[in-house]
Amino acid sequence: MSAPASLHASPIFAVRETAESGRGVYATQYIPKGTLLFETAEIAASIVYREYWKEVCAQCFQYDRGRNWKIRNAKTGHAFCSENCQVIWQNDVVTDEVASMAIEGLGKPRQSSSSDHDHNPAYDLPRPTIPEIESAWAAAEDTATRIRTARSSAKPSKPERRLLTQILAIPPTRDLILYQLPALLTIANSPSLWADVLILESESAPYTSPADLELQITSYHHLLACAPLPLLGHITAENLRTLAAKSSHNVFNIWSQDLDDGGSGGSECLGYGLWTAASYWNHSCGPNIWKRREGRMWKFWAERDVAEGEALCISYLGGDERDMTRQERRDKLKEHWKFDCACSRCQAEVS
Ligand SMILES: C[S@@+](CC[C@H](N)C(=O)[O-])C[C@H]1O[C@@H](n2cnc3c(N)ncnc32)[C@H](O)[C@@H]1O
Repeated sequence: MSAPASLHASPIFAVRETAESGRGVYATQYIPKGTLLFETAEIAASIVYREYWKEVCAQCFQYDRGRNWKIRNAKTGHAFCSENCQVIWQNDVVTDEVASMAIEGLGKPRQSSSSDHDHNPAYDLPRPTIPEIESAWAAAEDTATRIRTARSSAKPSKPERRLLTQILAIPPTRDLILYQLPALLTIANSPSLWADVLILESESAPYTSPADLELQITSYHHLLACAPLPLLGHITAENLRTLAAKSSHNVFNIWSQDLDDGGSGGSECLGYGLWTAASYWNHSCGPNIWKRREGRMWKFWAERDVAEGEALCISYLGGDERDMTRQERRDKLKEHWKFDCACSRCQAEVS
């Protein structure tokens, strides 16, 4: 059964198919409370929201109560908490070069605009259906083909240059593009990590509103128009749609204080990331696994003694499940993750 190799390697748990929750993680032996079960730092794509770049280390995501980090990458503007983090980040020269080129292509942030992820009334409309999604992406392909032709020609014609100018004049959603860019680099440079993305659970209708779908298509055209040429072949509707479908239920938010760690009050969401091997823990309203992010690393511990054969589950509600009624928990899980919770606590409470 498919799951990343690092998960299959564990002697104390195994990933198995469940009756009601897709794949899940199960204890293959008794696990004492406090055992560190798993850790992973492998990220297929991540974004620190642009507004936090000065305050969040681009490498380890460290955040110090809003203080600006002094060490900067002159080309991209990313900030680092230490020279060591800067060196690790910049060692991947391709990433550095490509990121700076694409960021230059994106232009300066719009001064007047609020954050890309601020509330926008257009986002309150109903989620696009699968036929609407198919037809929007099919309609986007004609423009995409024309952009590809313009980018590939050694001497673009006047209409081709005009097309590129028009596309780049549409304000892009910088945070979305800056999430898609590392995913494209994963596709280009780490095929095995992208293979792990492909086996994650998918959401067939991942766009939260018609405006969200439109922004994804704008980003597709924008990336085609400004990304470095070696990446062009990877910028396909299929890859961007896969990224959206896989990210929908699998990303972890990057909080200023980790919620499982008692920091729920006043914690800010600084961005999010797709840690592929961390995406196999199902939710339980009575979790037995406790998680915390340490830098780029997600770590998972046993919160109590666990018997052999028990399902190993985290809480998607970040500790809030303790104060919520069964109905409140189920409503929140349905609203945010679109599933009917099948956990043992919900089943026990109904009976
Ligand atoms: C991060 S994935 C967890 C791994 C997933 N089960 C798989 O097969 O890849 C989250 C998804 O797992 C399923 N899931 C997790 N916890 C669940 C639960 N308590 N009840 C029902 N489905 C659950 C939902 O479909 C949810 O969108």
